[in-house]
Amino acid sequence: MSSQIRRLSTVDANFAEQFRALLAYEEQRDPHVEGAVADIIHAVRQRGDEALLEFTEKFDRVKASCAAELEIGQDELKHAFDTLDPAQREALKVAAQRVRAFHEHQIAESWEFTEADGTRLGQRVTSLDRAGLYVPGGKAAYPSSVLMNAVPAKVAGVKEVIMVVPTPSGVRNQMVLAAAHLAGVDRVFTIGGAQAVAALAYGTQTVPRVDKIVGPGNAYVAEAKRRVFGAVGIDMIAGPSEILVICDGSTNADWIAMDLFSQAEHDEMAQSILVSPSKEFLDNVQASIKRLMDTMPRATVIATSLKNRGALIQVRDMEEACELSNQIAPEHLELSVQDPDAWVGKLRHAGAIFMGPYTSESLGDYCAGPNHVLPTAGTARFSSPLGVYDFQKRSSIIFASREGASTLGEVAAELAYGEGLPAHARSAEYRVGPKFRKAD
Ligand SMILES: NC(=O)c1ccc[n+]([C@@H]2O[C@H](COP(=O)([O-])OP(=O)(O)OC[C@H]3O[C@@H](n4cnc5c(N)ncnc54)[C@H](O)[C@@H]3O)[C@@H](O)[C@H]2O)c1
Ligand SMILES: N[C@H](CO)Cc1c[nH]c[nH+]1
Ligand SMILES: [Zn+2]
Repeated sequence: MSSQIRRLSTVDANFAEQFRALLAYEEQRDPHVEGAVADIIHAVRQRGDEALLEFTEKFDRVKASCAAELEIGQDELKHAFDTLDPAQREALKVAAQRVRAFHEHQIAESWEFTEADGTRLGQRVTSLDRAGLYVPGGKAAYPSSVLMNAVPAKVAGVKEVIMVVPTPSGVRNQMVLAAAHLAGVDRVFTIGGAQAVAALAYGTQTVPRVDKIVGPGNAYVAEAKRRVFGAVGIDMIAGPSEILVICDGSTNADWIAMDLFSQAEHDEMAQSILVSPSKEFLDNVQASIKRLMDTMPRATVIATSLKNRGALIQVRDMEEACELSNQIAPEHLELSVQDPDAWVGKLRHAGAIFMGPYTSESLGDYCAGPNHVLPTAGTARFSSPLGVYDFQKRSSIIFASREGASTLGEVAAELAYGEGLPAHARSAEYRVGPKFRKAD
């Protein structure tokens, strides 16, 4: 199997151009993907279940006579959990408990304060009524993504949690179903891709419309979420996985090669990049990649990902490594250096930062506690990990006392007349009144 991966150096004359090409996410905004997704969404919106059944047969090779057949009942979820291999069940329980404990720190509470005249201002936090969780399932099964999606939704107190997951050729992954039971998911549908996102966004005769769709997926899923945003909330664009490793050259080269493989094995579109000031270390990692590639069951996916989107980049120093990282804004950033605390302050954009040589990114994928649904494709510049806050929303609370209405009313009226909006002004003025001022 090929172990090709591009080598770049920031001292090369054409580095800026090569770096731009490396970060061009053309495939994710591929016009073919955009066109296909637009057609799928339109069809599901127009024809509901009928289109959903057609696409599920076409893309996942699952033939069902009605959409209700695509729902997995609570009994089947429980059975999957009860009969799961005990070691796997225990691992799921440990992961769920750690993810829950971490996310409980994120719960936002309502707050309020009172001004001197008795006016009260505040923010009321409420949870979503119904959330849609996308759990990917095309090229791999993701029980861990069930937990990462569902646990924060439950911690936030979402009333109804609807999960979708594709089951290629009708194969239902036992661990995925068991994780759904463990996390308390309310309903599960075996649908995926853009058709599942459209069904959740607009509702069909069988799939209920949700208020927000969260969760990761491939380029079709990411594009579909982007398109339905507005009709429904979305968390972020969490597309094909990415890892950026910054290494000072002191970590075992095999460890770093395997860290790069770990994200490359998700998808041919995944991106793995290593940045180091040490040429010798980059050479060693390249040799490890070559030696280890053929030991990997998913070598074909890894090799394609590394060849098309991977890179080993030599930088002048650690300062420059941090600058490049900020430009990349990676989903996962491994700071594999002896003193990560000395550098972390310089890193402004990353979905998650893994500190020091012992913290493999894969710990975060499964059980460290923080969420593994993270912004990709440079969107960590403005997006955050999936969290309880994605399932909560805020309403402002304003209570004007009689005196407060008088004081604020005068200010509001002045501004409203200035804007040429007299109804606003008079609505405020009605409540000011000289009567009130005289009385006081
Ligand atoms: N960013 C994150 O937080 C995160 C977390 C976990 C996984 N991931 C990523 O999620 C992705 C999972 O991808 P996957 O493919 O395994 O599962 P997926 O569920 O995202 O996609 C499978 C679906 O894609 C659709 N599809 C595939 N080919 C299509 C085509 N030609 N036309 C129309 N639709 C098509 C099908 O409907 C299929 O059901 C990977 O890229 C992985 O890296 C990201
Ligand atoms: N690395 C993925 C997020 O990009 C999450 C995951 C799940 N299972 C393994 N990995
Ligand atoms: Zn992963």
